[in-house]
Amino acid sequence: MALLEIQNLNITYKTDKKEIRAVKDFSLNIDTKDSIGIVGESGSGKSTLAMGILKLLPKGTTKTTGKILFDGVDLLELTEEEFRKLRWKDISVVFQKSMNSLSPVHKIGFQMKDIYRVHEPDARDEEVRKRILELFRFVNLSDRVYNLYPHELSGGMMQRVSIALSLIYYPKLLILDEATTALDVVTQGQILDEIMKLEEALDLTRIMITHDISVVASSCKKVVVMYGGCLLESGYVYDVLVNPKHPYTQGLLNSFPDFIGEKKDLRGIPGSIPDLSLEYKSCIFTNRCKKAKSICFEKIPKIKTFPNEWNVACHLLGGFDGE
Ligand SMILES: Nc1ncnc2c1ncn2[C@@H]1O[C@H](COP(=O)(O)OP(=O)(O)OP(=O)(O)O)[C@@H](O)[C@H]1O
Ligand code: NI
Repeated sequence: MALLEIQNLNITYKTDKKEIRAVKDFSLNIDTKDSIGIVGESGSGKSTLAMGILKLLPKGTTKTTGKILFDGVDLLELTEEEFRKLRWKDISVVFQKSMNSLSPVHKIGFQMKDIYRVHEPDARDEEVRKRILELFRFVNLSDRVYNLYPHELSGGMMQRVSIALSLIYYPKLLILDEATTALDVVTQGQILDEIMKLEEALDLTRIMITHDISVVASSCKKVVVMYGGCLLESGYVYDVLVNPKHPYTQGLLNSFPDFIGEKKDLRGIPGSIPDLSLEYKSCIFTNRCKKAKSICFEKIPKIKTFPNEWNVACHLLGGFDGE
């Protein structure tokens, strides 16, 4: 059984004037120990998807339909109270600015102990300290950090603390939303290596949201390409990023000059992402797709599955997509 099964997920933001369909009919299975990179341009719905899984979307102004099964339990059916038992313990998250939620006036170790006691109120001081120092070692932080204040840390150290904190209960699923984006390339590379080692040690499953395809290529097993709230292509990194089938993935890879090695068009894909307040009855990528045919303007493509768990939503692949 998959650890996480997302089925026909739709997430809509309701604003005064319009409805923004940020995630559309999104389905994905994630197995235990998978590491999945979710890529796509800004505004493609990556963070909304993550917030949906974490039940962190504003209740009154969003509408979510579909299923998000975690270990077989539909997260969308859980009450706040029930979900709180899973958050941190089973599912945790690191954002780009996770450290901002720490208090500036308390030392790191003190705050981490407090957080640990939310779910483990009876844990002994020495035991908690031991756990925190073990986590520091995992993310390559020295014991000294325990007694530092947040403002005494560099950006890389802060993100390491955030990651250590997210792992404090050894969760099953870790979601990183642009968690290493703001770091320099060397620090980012080190942290990615540390995360990959941790996955081996702790049997972690990871969802990694990023703009940067090279991050996915170097640290993930699988990749999901999102565009305008839709999944356009997913599969193993060595398939999708080497021989992309979807014209959008092809365009996205072409805008990363270093990725495949050849000299590439640096301009990316002409045009801009779709207006998500409109309802689309066509392929969401049609107006930017160089290969679009008339069928692409007329129908939403179904996901076609190719060998090796390779999914692509494109009318032009695998023959006519008729019913
Ligand atoms: N609170 C909100 N209210 C209304 N619309 C929102 C809200 N948050 C996000 N959106 C819209 O939902 C769409 C998807 O945004 P989202 O942040 O999920 O994309 P993203 O892929 O994470 O982008 P980025 O790479 O810039 O982080 C965008 O059109 C965005 O403007
Ligand atoms: Ni985002």
